[in-house]
Amino acid sequence: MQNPLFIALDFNNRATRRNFLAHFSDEKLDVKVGMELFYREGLNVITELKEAGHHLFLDLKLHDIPNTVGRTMKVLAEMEVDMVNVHAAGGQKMMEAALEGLESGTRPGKDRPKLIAVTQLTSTDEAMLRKQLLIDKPLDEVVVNYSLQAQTAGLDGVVCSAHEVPRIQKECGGEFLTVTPGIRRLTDDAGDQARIVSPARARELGSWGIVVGRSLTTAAEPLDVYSEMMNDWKGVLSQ
Ligand SMILES: O=C(O)c1cc(=O)[nH]c(=O)n1[C@@H]1O[C@H](COP(=O)(O)O)[C@@H](O)[C@H]1O
Repeated sequence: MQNPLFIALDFNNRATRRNFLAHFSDEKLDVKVGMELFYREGLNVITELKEAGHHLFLDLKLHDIPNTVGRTMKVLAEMEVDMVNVHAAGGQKMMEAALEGLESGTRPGKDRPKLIAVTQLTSTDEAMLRKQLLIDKPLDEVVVNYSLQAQTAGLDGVVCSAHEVPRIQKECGGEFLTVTPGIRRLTDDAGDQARIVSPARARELGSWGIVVGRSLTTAAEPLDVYSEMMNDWKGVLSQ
């Protein structure tokens, strides 16, 4: 995967998910399966998407005691997806256990799925951080702190908003992966996202990969919007 634009397949049933993907014909995509679709379809959706040749980010955001997360990661590794994630708020020991579990479940000769940690959700803003989570530090400082902990635990990168990418790269280096949801075209509704940018702005800020959900999943012509956002992400000038 190189600078992926992950399509968040946030659907609640197989038929809708298949109808959506039919717009893309045989194109090999970078797709994200989150809780909604995985809890509905289970292993079947993983098998089907892999057989179709898509790269797969299984976004289950594990957050539990280290033993539970480690054991669960072993199971996820056996699904042979490309990327999985945890919540950094679970702590460094939990992240280390996640990595160990993932390594122990990776079959010989296969690549270990990349492991990234969610720092602060892109739906969180600084007011929520202060008032609800009782964290007084600036949001980008909190995100950088989580990123450093994830890096120390041996993870491949983090999920954050594109706004925080320059600071994370400064502290963790350019090789550390930054996957950034909260992506919108200028004309799109932000919905529940608090920290949003356009694909082009995410590129300028240095995001390694972006995640796009509703801009595509609710579009009448998903392929057209995908092409537009992909061009924006890759920096292709519009005619
Ligand atoms: O881990 C994620 O993918 C994630 C982390 C985060 O901080 N914010 C976030 O929006 N996401 C996911 O990214 C997708 C964003 O969807 P849209 O807001 O519809 O583009 C959803 O599937 C979210 O679950």
